[in-house]
Amino acid sequence: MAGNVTILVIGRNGQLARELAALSWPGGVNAVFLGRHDICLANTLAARRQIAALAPSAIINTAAFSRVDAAETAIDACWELNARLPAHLAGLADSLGVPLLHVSTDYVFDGAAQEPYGESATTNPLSTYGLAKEAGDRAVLAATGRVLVVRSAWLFGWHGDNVLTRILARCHQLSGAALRMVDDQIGSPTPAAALAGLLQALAFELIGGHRSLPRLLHFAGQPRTSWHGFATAVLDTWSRAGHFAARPALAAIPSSAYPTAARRPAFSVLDCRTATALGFPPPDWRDALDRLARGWTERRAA
Ligand SMILES: NC(=O)C1=CN([C@@H]2O[C@H](COP(=O)(O)OP(=O)(O)OC[C@H]3O[C@@H](n4cnc5c(N)ncnc54)[C@H](OP(=O)(O)O)[C@@H]3O)[C@@H](O)[C@H]2O)C=CC1
Ligand SMILES: Cc1cn([C@H]2C[C@H](O)[C@@H](COP(=O)(O)OP(=O)(O)O[C@H]3O[C@@H](C)C(=O)[C@@H](O)[C@H]3O)O2)c(=O)[nH]c1=O
Repeated sequence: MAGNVTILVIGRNGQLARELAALSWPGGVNAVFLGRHDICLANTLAARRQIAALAPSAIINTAAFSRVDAAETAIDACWELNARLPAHLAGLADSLGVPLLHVSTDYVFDGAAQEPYGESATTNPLSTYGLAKEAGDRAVLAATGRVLVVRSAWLFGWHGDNVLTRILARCHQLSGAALRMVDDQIGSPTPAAALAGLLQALAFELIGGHRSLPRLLHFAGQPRTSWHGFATAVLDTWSRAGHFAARPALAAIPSSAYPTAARRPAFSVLDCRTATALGFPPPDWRDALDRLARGWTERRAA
């Protein structure tokens, strides 16, 4: 990348923001991360001045209210972060003449489909989180500037509270009982590091402007599986890596046996053919699990 370039990432300590920070950034590229204590996004005027002063060449928005069940009661906070903030950022990026990359979710779909959801599939969220994210997507896509909404799913990795860390935490609380995981929700687990790599590559492409990109892109891991299928792979991989003295037992249960505040789609596999055609094929999440298992104890202790 020629010259000095600043890529502004909204978010600092979140799962995806930390994966973006861990990437290797080419010389001349300055990645700046602004978390909730670094910028007051609700103060639109001050936020605009602060962002303009950084003169970014692209903005990547990773900020979100991502606690799906908590969103059912924290409705205002969820809408503020997932719907109003992206709308505001899209307007701001447009006024600065820079591209905005925004991240969205498979939970914008209702799960009634039999085939993977492509970018043109109809959305119909079942939860407050999904509804607010869908509104955010629509606002960003309606903006006049250069925007790219990347929908992904079931992120996991080193950092924060994610589906992998939740499963491992549960394993330590079982005291001999089986880990119960629903097997009637099917989706696309995605290594957060792979999504971070994609966002970096897309940011460079948008800045370079050498080829036209879609405004909405699906990117998720493969193969499809259930939460129970994912947990099985986690336990297998962690056992092989020697992390368990005894492999915890695992039981498949229906969603009805695991009541949650938010409804989740029964099927939310994303069709990633557009991303593949652009040179970004879906990562195999089983390979990522292997890599994570090998370095887990050292990295999590660090
Ligand atoms: N997790 C998943 O499985 C999936 C996530 N996504 C989407 O990916 C994106 C990143 O998710 P992920 O990294 O997992 O989410 P996290 O919950 O790990 O991170 C959320 C980010 O939002 C920021 N944030 C939270 N509250 C505020 C606030 N009040 N003001 C400003 N910033 C705030 C946090 O800031 P700070 O850095 O200060 O903590 C943090 O960086 C989101 O858009 C999410 O919807 C899509 C599919 C799956
Ligand atoms: C922790 C746990 C969950 N479950 C069930 C509950 C639920 O139906 C399903 C998923 O649970 P979780 O709450 O861990 O995952 P959830 O927060 O729904 O994950 C989602 O997060 C948001 C941010 C996204 O955008 C989605 O792509 C997706 O990754 O698994 C079990 O059956 N057993 C368990 O031990």
